[in-house]
Amino acid sequence: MAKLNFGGVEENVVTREEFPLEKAREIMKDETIAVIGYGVQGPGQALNLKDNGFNVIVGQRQNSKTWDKAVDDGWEPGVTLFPIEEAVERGTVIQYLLSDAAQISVWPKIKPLLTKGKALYFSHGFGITYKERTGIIPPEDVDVILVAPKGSGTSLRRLFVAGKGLNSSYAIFQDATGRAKDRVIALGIGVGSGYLFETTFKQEVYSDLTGERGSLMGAIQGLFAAQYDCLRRHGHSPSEAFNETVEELTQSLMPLVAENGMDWMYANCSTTAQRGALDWWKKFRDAVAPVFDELYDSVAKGEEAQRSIDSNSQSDYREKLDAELKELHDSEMWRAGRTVRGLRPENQGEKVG
Ligand SMILES: NC(=O)c1ccc[n+]([C@@H]2O[C@H](COP(=O)([O-])OP(=O)(O)OC[C@H]3O[C@@H](n4cnc5c(N)ncnc54)[C@H](O)[C@@H]3O)[C@@H](O)[C@H]2O)c1
Ligand SMILES: CC(C)(O)[C@@H](O)C(=O)O
Ligand SMILES: [Mg+2]
Ligand SMILES: [Mg+2]
Repeated sequence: MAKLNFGGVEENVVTREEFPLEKAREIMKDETIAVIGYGVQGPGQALNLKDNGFNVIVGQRQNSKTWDKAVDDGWEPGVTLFPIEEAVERGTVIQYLLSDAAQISVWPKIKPLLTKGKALYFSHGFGITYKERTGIIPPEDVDVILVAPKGSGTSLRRLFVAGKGLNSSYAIFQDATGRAKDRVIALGIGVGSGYLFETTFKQEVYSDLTGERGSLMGAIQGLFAAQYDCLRRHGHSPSEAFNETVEELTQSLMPLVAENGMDWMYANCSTTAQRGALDWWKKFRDAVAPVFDELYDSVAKGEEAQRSIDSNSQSDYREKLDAELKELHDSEMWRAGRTVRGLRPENQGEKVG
């Protein structure tokens, strides 16, 4: 465990140099890792673990699209791919990667199969933190651990294949065997994390729910929509509005921020842009700060979790979700975006519109 200084605050982190893959494999050599669920995180984690030399099986509902996807990815029915309960019985580590709502409904079938000494692994603090709402209360004689990749399962796999890594947080809720720490770090390295930082189940779910509703997804779409609409109301063309709102950000400026930070990006734009951005960023911060407080409060009270549980348990959940996603898909901004993306030199010749 290394102590690193993050902007003046010391934190514990685990790096690959300090905890190499060989050590992780040695710790897990007698374990069978059962990855339950093959949606978005399931494939990323299962394939990375397998390619890293761990003993992995997949548990998935039969007669489902994702069972077929698992077969297409090389998991063999009866050998490395099983119905959920059979995989839980066979596994010594149970990576519970069903959707958060499905984790609740399937839990009564899983719990009796979690025999002494097994490890129950989550990639989200949701089920445990909101246990009064989810009913997920693990037996006392199993380890309960978390590795939460900070990004999509799709990126986890893509970065792994490209020889890179996605950062993950890790936490221990229950150490029944005395091996929880070794297990969680070995698994965190095994799923392809770039480095691991320490958290708790509660801090993970509070920050994750805030982040995805906030600057990662909800707030950024709100910000894009507000600026795009403002430019359009003032007579700017869709291509001008889209380029000035989204395309320049994702193609030009954010890669610079990713490499060197916002400070460096600011320092490398025109003095005119610097003056304006320095004048305006605090106004935007102050305008949205109350919304973030409202959001965090809603997360902390469990209201966001309850809303997710309630909406996911409706029988027409999928149709309603698809309709809301379609509204985004059909909006002028994202239709304009499809044309703009199609015009990127590397995409020329592909169907656009
Ligand atoms: N999606 C991500 O990239 C991401 C990132 C970090 C953490 N997480 C966390 O990882 C976990 C898995 O998320 P996900 O997005 O991969 O899940 P998902 O929504 O893709 O669903 C995963 C699986 O659940 C199965 N499933 C759904 N309903 C079921 C039911 N009633 N019975 C049995 N199986 C059912 C589906 O077949 C699918 O294989 C969650 O805790 C999530 O918060 C996800
Ligand atoms: C990929 C995200 C947004 O980070 C994850 O938290 C999720 O819930 O899908
Ligand atoms: Mg999330
Ligand atoms: Mg997240």
